[in-house]
Amino acid sequence: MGAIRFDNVGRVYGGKQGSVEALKGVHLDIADKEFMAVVGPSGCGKTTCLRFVAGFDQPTSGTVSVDDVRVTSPGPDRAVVFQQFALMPWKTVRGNIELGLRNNGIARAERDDRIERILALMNLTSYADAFPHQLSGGMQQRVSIARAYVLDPDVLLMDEPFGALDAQTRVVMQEELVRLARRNPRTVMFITHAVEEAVYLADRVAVMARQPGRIKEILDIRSVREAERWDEHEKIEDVMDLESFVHLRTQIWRSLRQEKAMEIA
Ligand SMILES: Nc1ncnc2c1ncn2[C@@H]1O[C@H](COP(=O)(O)OP(=O)(O)OP(=O)(O)O)[C@@H](O)[C@H]1O
Repeated sequence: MGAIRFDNVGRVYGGKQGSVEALKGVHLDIADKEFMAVVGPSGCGKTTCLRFVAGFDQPTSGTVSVDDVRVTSPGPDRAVVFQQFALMPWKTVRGNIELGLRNNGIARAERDDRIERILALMNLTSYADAFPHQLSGGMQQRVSIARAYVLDPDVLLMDEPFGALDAQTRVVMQEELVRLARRNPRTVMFITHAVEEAVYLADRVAVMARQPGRIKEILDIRSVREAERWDEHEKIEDVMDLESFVHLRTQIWRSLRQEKAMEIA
């Protein structure tokens, strides 16, 4: 459950200076429980694509579907994690995590049970009664991820979730997300500007180009990760040192650099 399909998707924005073709002919299949990272230059339409899957916006041509059902509005099968943590400042960690469960009509006993489990899984149990302002950025983002995961969505949509974190916290969160995603797999669409992050986390990486926004190429990371046993390394830096990792990272960098060069030319 949770297979995403972009079928010949386009998006045109109308404006005072005429219309802008933000996306054109986007075809993308993300399999059930696959972790797909999306990278590309600023303005290539990454967020627009994610908003379609979330049901916040609609393509002007083509269709976006989840499990063969066209997406026309948000739904409990899809949860979104943004760069800005968007926690309710007047609610505790527990209260923030509980909110979505309440909105989905989950009964009290089950709510409590699910909250306890996700707090433990995300190492948040001792912070359950803290308020967001008492937490570091990394902790706040951990709460945002817990809030999304607790809903048990088929699809997790993440838009630069670690973009606002400092470099060390970001690494810790990447390692945690890998652990979570391997233990509790979901279909994930993960937007990032950080190429290493994409290679470390994803099963496949989609590289986008701009003007108009489109998918330029898709790289398979999982086959290399499995063949080279990346998951046996606990620390991200040990994976990043591997020749197979460096090779994939360089390949994506080259692809992105070509885009930049065409932009400047
Ligand atoms: N509401 C809107 N009205 C007009 N143009 C828009 C609107 N939203 C997005 N765009 C345009 O669509 C294009 C794609 O935007 P989008 O935010 O999806 O790109 P992005 O790849 O996520 O960029 P970034 O990496 O900078 O976040 C851009 O040219 C942007 O200016």
